[in-house]
Amino acid sequence: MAPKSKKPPPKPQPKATTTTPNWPPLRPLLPAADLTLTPLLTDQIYLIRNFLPSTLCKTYTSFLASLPLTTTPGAPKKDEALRVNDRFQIDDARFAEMLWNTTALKELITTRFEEDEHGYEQDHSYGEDGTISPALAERARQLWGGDPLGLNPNIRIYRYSAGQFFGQHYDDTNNITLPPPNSRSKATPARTTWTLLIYLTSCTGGETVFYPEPTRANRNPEPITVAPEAGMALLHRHGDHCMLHEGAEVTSGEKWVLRSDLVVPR
Ligand SMILES: O=C(O)CCC(=O)C(=O)O
Ligand SMILES: [Fe+2]
Repeated sequence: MAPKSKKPPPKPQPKATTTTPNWPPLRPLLPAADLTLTPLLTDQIYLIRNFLPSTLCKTYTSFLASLPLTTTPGAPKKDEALRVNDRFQIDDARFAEMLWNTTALKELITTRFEEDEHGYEQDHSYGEDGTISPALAERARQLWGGDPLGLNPNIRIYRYSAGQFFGQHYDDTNNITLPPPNSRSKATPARTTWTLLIYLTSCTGGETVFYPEPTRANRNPEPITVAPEAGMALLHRHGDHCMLHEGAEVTSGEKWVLRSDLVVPR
């Protein structure tokens, strides 16, 4: 019998050494009081218009264009959506923290998620001291899949030029570990429950399109289409209850997106 050929030992892989970007400050911003988290489809898709003002979006896109973006290969791995865009990915817990705390996101998600466009909350009341009522806290847990802790440090930047797109897919929940905020605290086991997309430009085409499941009552539901708008944030539920969605082909201009996820305790 021929001797088994011995595989050479694996070569040590060089460690990825992408340095964290020197993100421009998140200024100017609109105060949370001027913004609303608006349901597009209750329990599934929410929008925050003017989440980042257009001046800040311009600062960001010119900064992001200086990062080493790589074009994703056209041939996806098994179970992966066909996507063609230029991307940059970095684990940056400090930036994720900054996006959560210095913008209106934390306040909108934790206390102002059931307001209508006039700022009136719908069913629940706040406690007398301004804290949220137990009913509202319970509704928040139900909606977000737990008590929101912050954003996924896994920050992804996408640039789609004309002809580029992200094919139909579902987004998965991921188990992550949030690093300790200081040397005296511990890391927190967490999981992602909602996708956060922040559009930094408007463009032609490039809509994020959601496909509702057909039901007996409606066998052919209309897709829900979101046209990118500079500075608008979109949140959609992911994991087991994720809707099938895609990033449609950009036909002119450039679509820039910053992606992270909402994170809850695991
Ligand atoms: O770019 C888009 O509109 C969609 C992006 C997306 O689906 C994703 O990041 O998972
Ligand atoms: Fe997605």
